[in-house]
Amino acid sequence: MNDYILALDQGTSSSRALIFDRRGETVALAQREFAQHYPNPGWVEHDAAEIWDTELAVARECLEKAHLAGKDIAALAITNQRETTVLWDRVTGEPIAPAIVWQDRRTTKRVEALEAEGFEALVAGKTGLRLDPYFSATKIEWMLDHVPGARERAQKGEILFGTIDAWLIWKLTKGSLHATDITNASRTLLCDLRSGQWDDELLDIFRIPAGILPEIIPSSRVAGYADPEWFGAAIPIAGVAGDQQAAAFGEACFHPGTVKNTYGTGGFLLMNIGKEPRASVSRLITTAAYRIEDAPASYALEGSVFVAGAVVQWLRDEMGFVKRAKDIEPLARSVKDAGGVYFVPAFTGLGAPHWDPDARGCLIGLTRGTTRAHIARAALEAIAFQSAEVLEAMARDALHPVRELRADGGAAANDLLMQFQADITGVPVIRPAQTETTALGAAYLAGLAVGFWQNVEEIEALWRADRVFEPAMSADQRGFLLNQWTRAVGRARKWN
Ligand SMILES: Nc1ncnc2c1ncn2[C@@H]1O[C@H](COP(=O)(O)OP(=O)(O)O)[C@@H](O)[C@H]1O
Ligand SMILES: O=P(O)(O)OC[C@H](O)CO
Repeated sequence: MNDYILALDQGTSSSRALIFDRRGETVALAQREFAQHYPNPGWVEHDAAEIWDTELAVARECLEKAHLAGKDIAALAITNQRETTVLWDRVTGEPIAPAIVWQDRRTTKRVEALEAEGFEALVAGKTGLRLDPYFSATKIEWMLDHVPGARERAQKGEILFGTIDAWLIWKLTKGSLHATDITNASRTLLCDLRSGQWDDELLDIFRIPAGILPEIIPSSRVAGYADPEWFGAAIPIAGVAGDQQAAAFGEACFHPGTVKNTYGTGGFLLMNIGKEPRASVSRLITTAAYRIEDAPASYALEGSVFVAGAVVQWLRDEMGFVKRAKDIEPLARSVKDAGGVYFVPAFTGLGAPHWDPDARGCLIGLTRGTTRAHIARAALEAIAFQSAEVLEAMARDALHPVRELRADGGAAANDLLMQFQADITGVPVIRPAQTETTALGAAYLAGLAVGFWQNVEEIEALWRADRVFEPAMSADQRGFLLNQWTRAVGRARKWN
């Protein structure tokens, strides 16, 4: 009996692999960080070959740790950092250039030109997204225009494009499958959200030849098999989803109105809005949440906060405030509040709901009495303030009342942050017992496709809360702090 699912979780800062049992419990976990490259201001690159090497290594390590072999695995799941763009040679399977990461801002000018040409409404109407350098389309275009010979080779069918899911699928199947799932496709600016297919008009606007694109597949279906060379057996690849959609699935956000926030490098709030891809009226985006086999897709409203846990990383690595990310909590707790300090960590511009690629980080309210502890506390509060702005926008969309916020990701371990999040939104924040929701969500999608789990009701029954953080701040205090935050954001905007 194959009693386990192996999930590959390819994140922005590390490659991970996890094995889950039928109760959704983690049996083994392996993780490796890989190099981040910042060759120019605002640029962020990864080496796609290193991504594949580290992902394969952690998957094998995970099997070893669990004393399992490929034949014990019922299905393989893939979940990944989204939008990050890889172009590779169809024959050699080698990347033709460094992968351009979702955080990369190099195409800001091109996006402004497209806006000036009046494409914003058309693009948003079809894709549910916004014209922003965040998404894949202008990254693909940039590579085709800047890597010598790339555009000609792409026209001749020699080059393939994929987000990280497609890249891993291609590698796992040794080039027999060039496919991406609908949740990843819906992040490219090239996919019509209603039809779930690539759109010719969008391809024309972004000057992208159709021949480089992968086939779009559901998030839950046996799409192909990992070659036996990798794990000693041909394992079905049965679940694929972008990491934020996978986390929403792992948090059992199956009903319209359920919302989760994943506090990783960035912060990503997704609200399930059901089977109709309605547009946001408050500067959020609409995205595919999941599609199981041939059933209609479910959609979500999303607000992406570009810098969340990354602000803690920055205080650790660049400022030397702490040795480990978790040390930020005792440091921040050593003062009773942020002492009037506000920290807008707009290192790579601001995402939802501001969408300002030219915003830059700003620390304001400093006095002679300001200490590292105040700044640490302001950094944690900034993660919560940014998430609160998104939640407020979701409430303004008024599709569904927000009753609770399900929290996961590395920084959700921070109790001070969780409590401040509840205080500043006035909504209970619930941390689940199983916090590996991203990998788990992908595992659920894979398990559903192979009959490991029968239906979403069975999965919903597995979800358990660890702790509920109830709002405890007065409405006056909340209003004051939110107002100060808004003023601070005003100082950070349009700086570049
Ligand atoms: N206790 C903590 N308090 C605040 N931030 C934390 C804590 N632990 C980890 N982080 C932050 O969370 C992020 C890692 O979370 P993770 O979910 O693994 O991210 P990703 O999937 O984006 O790589 C890092 O940016 C780190 O700084
Ligand atoms: O790698 P993460 O967890 O920070 O997620 C990145 C997102 O998918 C980018 O859209």
